[in-house]
Amino acid sequence: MSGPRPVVLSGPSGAGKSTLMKRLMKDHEDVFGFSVSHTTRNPRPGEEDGKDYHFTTKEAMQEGIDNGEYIENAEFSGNLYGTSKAAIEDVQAKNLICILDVDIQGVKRIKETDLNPIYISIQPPSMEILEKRLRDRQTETEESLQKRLEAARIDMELSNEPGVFDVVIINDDLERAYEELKDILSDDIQKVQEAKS
Ligand SMILES: Nc1ncnc2c1ncn2[C@@H]1O[C@H](COP(=O)(O)OP(=O)(O)OP(=O)(O)O)[C@@H](O)[C@H]1O
Ligand SMILES: Nc1nc2c(ncn2[C@@H]2O[C@H](COP(=O)(O)O)[C@@H](O)[C@H]2O)c(=O)[nH]1
Repeated sequence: MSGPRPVVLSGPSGAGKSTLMKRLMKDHEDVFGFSVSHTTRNPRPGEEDGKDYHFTTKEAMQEGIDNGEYIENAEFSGNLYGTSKAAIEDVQAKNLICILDVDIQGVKRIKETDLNPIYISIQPPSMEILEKRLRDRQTETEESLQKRLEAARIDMELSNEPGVFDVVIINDDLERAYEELKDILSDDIQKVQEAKS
């Protein structure tokens, strides 16, 4: 795969990946492109098909997986999620830094490919704060919330293993976490901006 080095953002559901990523993309127009994943979960209010996700069915997604259309896929909280090869190629064709938002299973699978991204884990300051953020977001049923908290416990353990992530950012204060993320990517951002000027 070619173009600027991709960025994988991972970490528990509710840790703040989308919040940080959306801000990064808004502040750096024409630098980043989001790898739009496929999922079988239902859209949340405000989510757009083709922009936030490609919302699909289990059957259609399984067919794509069987046909080798995905670089990785995983089951998370009872739904399928996956990164298609096309999603990454779309971004790389524009010479943008491709950002992938995937769970820890996705991280492990991407490590088996030749994508060679920077791996960044976004972690919450504590389980209690994570639970509060997820509850306040009002996107989950009690059942899906509990599944996400269980997955979060596993994620928080695995992300501390040496060598899994290049950087772990604790998203306590949003401003500080955002500055840290920007700093980590500043050389890559500059390279893309220079190539475009
Ligand atoms: N530093 C922070 N302080 C307080 N609230 C935050 C902070 N960062 C994010 N939030 C809030 O926490 C909630 C979860 O954030 P977000 O949706 O970005 O998480 P996520 O990691 O992308 O979750 P998912 O993996 O489920 O998509 C949102 O309501 C967001 O506004
Ligand atoms: N392995 C993959 N994980 C993905 C992908 N797209 C998103 N995700 C992860 O799923 C959970 C839940 O997301 P949500 O939007 O339902 O809250 C979260 O951890 C994401 O990082 C993917 O393509 N592959």
